[in-house]
Amino acid sequence: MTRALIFDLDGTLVDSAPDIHAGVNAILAEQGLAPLPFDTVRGFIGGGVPILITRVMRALDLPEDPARHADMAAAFTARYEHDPGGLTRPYPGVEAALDALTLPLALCTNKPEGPTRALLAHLGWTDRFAALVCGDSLPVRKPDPAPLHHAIAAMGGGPVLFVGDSEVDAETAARAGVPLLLFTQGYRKTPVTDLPHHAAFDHWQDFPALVSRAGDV
Ligand SMILES: O=C(O)COP(=O)(O)O
Ligand SMILES: [Mg+2]
Repeated sequence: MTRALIFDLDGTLVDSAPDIHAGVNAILAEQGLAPLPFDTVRGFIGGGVPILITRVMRALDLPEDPARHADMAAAFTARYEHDPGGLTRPYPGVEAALDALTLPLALCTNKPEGPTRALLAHLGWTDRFAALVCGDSLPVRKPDPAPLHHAIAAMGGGPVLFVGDSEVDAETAARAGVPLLLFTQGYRKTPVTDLPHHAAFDHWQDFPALVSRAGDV
């Protein structure tokens, strides 16, 4: 029987792209650079801040400069931690679904720990999760399976179900050998049928029943 549920955060539990977009454009403005469109930045989410900043720099044709990359990543993370949730909303039905679950819950996100904790506090969600594994908790991030393995260990061991929205989450789950429940309304770019997953769902109101059905895998 399933012993815990482990959740991705961005694009799965919350639509955080508006705040990430605002944060990216704020640091670009500080450097006198042009803003990027919302859909462009939304498409850059999923691999964590270092990959986000690499994609932003490439989109602006900035030269590859590790020191500038590090500065922009640090500036973005600090700004995001300071202002984590003004534009961020849980997806419809998330809070009712989490309230209905009786299994212990954990987070495995590529968002750094500072902004993650700030966003959880903003949402009043700090006590919902028994363990957090964030993008800077380990030397590697998803899709390396280590963060998911780490979250499973923090919950006292499996079996668990992992809930995510993206290509990164599907690869993480496959490499970790953990069943994925795929939320289809997040930041995925690949068709659902092309991503390995155990089950997919479009609406959070369907999630508790899906967990009950998937609970015996
Ligand atoms: O911050 C990101 O790029 C992605 O975060 P997530 O792992 O919660 O989707
Ligand atoms: Mg995600």
